[in-house]
Amino acid sequence: MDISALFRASVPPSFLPLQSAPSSRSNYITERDNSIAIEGRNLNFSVKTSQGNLVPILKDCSLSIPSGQLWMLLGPNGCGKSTLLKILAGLLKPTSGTMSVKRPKSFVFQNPDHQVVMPTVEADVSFGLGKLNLTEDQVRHTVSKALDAVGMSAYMQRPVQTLSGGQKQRVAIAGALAEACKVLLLDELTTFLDETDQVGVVKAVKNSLNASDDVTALWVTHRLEELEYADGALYMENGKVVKQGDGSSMMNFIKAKQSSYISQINS
Ligand SMILES: Nc1ncnc2c1ncn2[C@@H]1O[C@H](COP(=O)(O)OP(=O)(O)OP(=O)(O)O)[C@@H](O)[C@H]1O
Repeated sequence: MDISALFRASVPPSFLPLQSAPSSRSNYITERDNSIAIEGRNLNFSVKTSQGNLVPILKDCSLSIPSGQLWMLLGPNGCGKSTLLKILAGLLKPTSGTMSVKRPKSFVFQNPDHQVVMPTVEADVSFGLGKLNLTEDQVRHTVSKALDAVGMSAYMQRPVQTLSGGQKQRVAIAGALAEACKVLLLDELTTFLDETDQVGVVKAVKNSLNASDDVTALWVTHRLEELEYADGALYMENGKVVKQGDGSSMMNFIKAKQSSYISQINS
């Protein structure tokens, strides 16, 4: 993992992943099928509590996401969405299972203040480009193209502390795009944002996928209305994906689940 990815993605201290090396059943396959950007099969993950007990979090979790699309990951609180995302990002190691995620991949956190780390927008977006031996002009061009993709090119010289939460999220996404990332893993980006910023960020992700070559995004969310922007969605329950499909069929599936839950508690 490169330094900028570490900056943008660190493992929360509450997690105590198993320290043992992945078992022989764990394989890390790269780009097996070019039309699939993210694939996981029978992923399992457990954590050790402070009392030393093993708690299974992911249980034979499988998923498959086509390249170049925006997919959403939904499910009730605590079903394992963030854990799955961190496993796909390589921040946590599955205890067993196989996975394949196109590279470079980038993880963007829900708290906008945790990922925009440099004093200005331009400096932040160019942060990860140092390793690429680009000329100043090439860096400026790459940064400007990435900011353009997220609708932030007018903010190039702005100090980051003057940006709204949604603008910071978009700068973080531009940083990932500037590094030519192929997979964006986005963890509840709209949680801390007001309604205008929420829509701005999801639209920016959608536009950036349209403007970029073959970038895929997986977006964890609780907001059903965001499904409108998705090419597809996954629904998790109790540590595994129980259904995946296109945005509108998944919207119907989740609404039906919610109605049946409401009928149950009212009966
Ligand atoms: N260190 C830990 N020890 C015990 N349980 C843990 C630990 N870390 C996470 N968990 C549990 O793992 C489960 C999945 O957590 P995760 O954050 O992946 O869920 P989530 O679907 O993203 O939840 P939310 O929608 O609330 O953000 C939760 O029940 C959580 O309490």
